[in-house]
Amino acid sequence: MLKLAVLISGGGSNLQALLDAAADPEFPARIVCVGSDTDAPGLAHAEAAGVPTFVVRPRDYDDREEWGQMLSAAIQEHGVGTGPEPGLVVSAGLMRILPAGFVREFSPHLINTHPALLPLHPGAHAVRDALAAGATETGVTVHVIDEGVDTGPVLRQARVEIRAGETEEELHERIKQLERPLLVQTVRDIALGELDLAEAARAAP
Ligand SMILES: Nc1nc2c(c(=O)[nH]1)N[C@@H](CN(C=O)c1ccc(C(=O)N[C@@H](CCC(=O)O)C(=O)O)cc1)CN2
Ligand SMILES: NCC(=O)N[C@@H]1O[C@H](COP(=O)([O-])[O-])[C@@H](O)[C@H]1O
Repeated sequence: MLKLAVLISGGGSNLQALLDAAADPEFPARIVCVGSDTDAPGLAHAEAAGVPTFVVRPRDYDDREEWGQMLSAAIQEHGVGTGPEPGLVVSAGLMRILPAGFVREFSPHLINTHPALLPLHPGAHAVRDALAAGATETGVTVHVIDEGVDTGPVLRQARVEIRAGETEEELHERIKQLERPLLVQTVRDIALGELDLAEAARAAP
């Protein structure tokens, strides 16, 4: 059974999709903790499911590396990143760049979901950027996190057309309709060994 630590910063609809999937005893992964860099509304989803939560605020630390060390400690307290089985850290709406020390500690057992077709539109405002670029399609990417920002090996992608005149919020919700099942399927594939993260990392250019 793959142990998951899920990291969020917002509403947590992707987290809820993982919680719903993990409620099925046949699902090959279980969420052992949910963490955030802020008092994210999505933490309520974990609390409702009886999953332990924690908040590690960047402003409480001198720099990003120290924040990352504390975030790592909180995750390892729940058995992810320790022992013979590394588990998996899933960034599902974490809106904070993880420092190099954290990435070295967990990657490639550290993935992120991003609302664009990377390498297009990296960063914190992908949906807005795709609209501003006049793109006719966009989508979602699940990738391994590396020390760059949205530069890690791509694991899965799904595409969605952009409709004329739609708002950022409308488009983002349509992206999420693809993103939630894609993330669940990707975690399932990793848990079942059908997707090898170490191999994906080795194959990266
Ligand atoms: N080392 C990495 N950390 C993270 C990655 C990554 O690819 N490498 N992905 C992010 C998630 N993300 C895009 O998918 C992302 C989130 C946030 C930012 C960003 O610029 N954050 C700023 C703060 C922005 C704000 O407060 O509005 C920051 O951290 O200074 C870029 C990309 C998860 N972590
Ligand atoms: N660059 C990072 C980024 O934009 N991540 C995005 O935040 C959203 C969180 O939604 P949720 O809180 O409803 O799961 C998701 O769409 C995720 O791809």
